[in-house]
Parts: sequence; C-alpha cells; structure tokens
Amino acid sequence: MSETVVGTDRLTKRYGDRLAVDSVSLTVRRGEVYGFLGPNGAGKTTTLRMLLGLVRPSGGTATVLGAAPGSRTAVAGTGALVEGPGFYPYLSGRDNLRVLARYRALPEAAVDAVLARVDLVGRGGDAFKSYSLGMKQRLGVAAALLGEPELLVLDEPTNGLDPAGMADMRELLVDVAAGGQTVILSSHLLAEVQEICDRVGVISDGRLLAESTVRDLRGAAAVVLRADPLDRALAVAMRVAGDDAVALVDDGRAVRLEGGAPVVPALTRELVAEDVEVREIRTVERSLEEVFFEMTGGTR
Ligand SMILES: Nc1ncnc2c1ncn2[C@@H]1O[C@H](COP(=O)(O)OP(=O)(O)OP(=O)(O)O)[C@@H](O)[C@H]1O
Repeated sequence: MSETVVGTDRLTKRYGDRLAVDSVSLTVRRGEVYGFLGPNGAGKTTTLRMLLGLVRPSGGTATVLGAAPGSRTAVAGTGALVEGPGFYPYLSGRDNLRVLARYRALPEAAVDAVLARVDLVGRGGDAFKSYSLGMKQRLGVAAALLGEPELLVLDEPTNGLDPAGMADMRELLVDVAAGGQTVILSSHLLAEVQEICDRVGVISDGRLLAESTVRDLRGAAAVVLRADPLDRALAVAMRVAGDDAVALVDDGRAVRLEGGAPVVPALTRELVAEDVEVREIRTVERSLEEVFFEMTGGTR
C-alpha cells in the first residue's frame, strides 16, 4: 500500500507573474483514491496537467509511475479524464471507445471490458449525444480505463452530476481502487470526496495546505451535551474528559467534550449518578467542508 505511484517535489507553475501552482509536494500511493481538493482556480487542473506531461513545470519535479511525466512509461500506464472528454456526438458510446482503442492498438475486447466496468453495456449502442451527463462522465472514465492503466487521473469526475450520478461514480471509483488501480481525482465538492477518498490533498491559491487521510483531517468527533442543571453537568464532563477537553458552547447552553463516542458511556453513567437530567447527548463530527473552510479562509 505504501508504494509511491505519483510524487511531486516543490512542483511549481508560473504564468507570467501569477503562481498557479506554488511549490506543491504531494505523494499518491498505490491502490488509493487520492482526492485533490480546492476551490476554483486553486491550481488543481494545472497540477494534474503537469502530471500528465501536458504542461511544463516552471520549477520542481514530478514522478509518475517511477518516470518523468509525459515519458513513455508514464503515459502508457496512465488513463486520464481532463477537461471534458472529446467524444463524437453522433457516434455511439461504444464506437467512440472503438476509435480510441484502435488509435492505441487495443483489441475490441478492451472496449467491452470498460463498458461493462462503467455499467454502460446496455446503452453502448446509443449515440453519445443522447447520454445523460452522468453517462457521459462514465464514458469518460471508461475511456480513461481503456487498456487497464495503473493510474487514473480524473479532473472533476463528479462535476455536474446529480446525487444518483454521484453515487454511481463513487461506486465505480471505489471499485477501480479495489482492483488495485490508483486514482487521483480533483474536486471542489467536498461532501462527495470525503466518502470516496482514502487520502486528500487540500490546495488553495496554488499551495498545498494539507495532505492526510480524510479521518485525520476531520479530527476526532466531539460530544455535545444539554442537561439540567448545566453547571453540574459541566463539572461531571470535566471529571470524565479532563478540564482541557470541555467547553461551554451555544451561548453557554450546552457542554462540548472532545473525544467523541468513546466518552459517552462513562459520561452518561456519571450524569445519572449525579442526578443530572440529560436532555440531549450527541456526537458531532466536523465535515471536510468545515475543515476546508477553516483552512482556506472561506474561499470557494
Ligand atoms: N494557460 C494559462 N495561462 C494563464 N493562467 C492560467 C492558465 N491556466 C491556468 N491559469 C491560472 O492558474 C490558476 C490555477 O488554475 P487551475 O485551472 O489550475 O485551477 P483549478 O483549481 O483547476 O480550478 P478550476 O476548478 O476552476 O479549473 C488560475 O488562476 C488560472 O487563471
């Protein structure tokens, strides 16, 4: 799991005096779904294009599958969906894939295999222009999957999808990673990403602000308690979780304890023993979205 598939070291892209990507060092490991997150204009597409060898870095280095971006090894092992797939509208989904397969000297069977993986076999004969956005995106992923590359690079694969389309895409990408392929996807849609990705890199204004598992980024859950009398509940909470882990929230109407679900049994036991009346006790988790807003200072 820890083998590095993509690594960058202070990768930088400058357009005139604008730093689109500013000294980004990231690591993507084999078999993971890596989410590259950031607001519009953060530098996601530019970074992905550098990894694909489509844009030349102004500084720093990148390694893709042990080779330089754009090298034969890197290109042969990478499938990409960047900035909307260019499909022929009047050709069927299957024929569009056939064109790509022929260009890359892949057998017909490769087309059927990827159509099946993205669940488009039944609609493979229909014209591309008749597809829903979700189907178009899935065909784009199918094109990226042609030839079973080790690495998939997908720029905003969930963009514009409805919840059902999102769910399909999520299932597909989790399935791809389970098969051992590595996925890098970019997104500004954090709610979806936190369910799909093993690890994420957060980028804003060209800089990588954080890189970690979704769980670590979100931090531990907390417990919010409403009870009567509150001062006695506060004293109990401090005894159970430690003074530093407890604070009054909601204008002094509730107690917040760090530590999440594991503190709940002891807390409830002690509250009952102290004759405190519990009105509400619940665990709260920060969403990736909240973490992200804190990090990027509210830009989107
Ligand atoms: N070819 C270019 N010439 C000049 N500036 C560019 C070029 N490509 C990108 N930029 C600038 O670099 C910055 C990063 O753009 P990039 O497209 O990488 O961001 P992004 O995170 O992918 O955002 P989006 O989701 O909007 O595509 C932006 O300020 C953009 O205007």
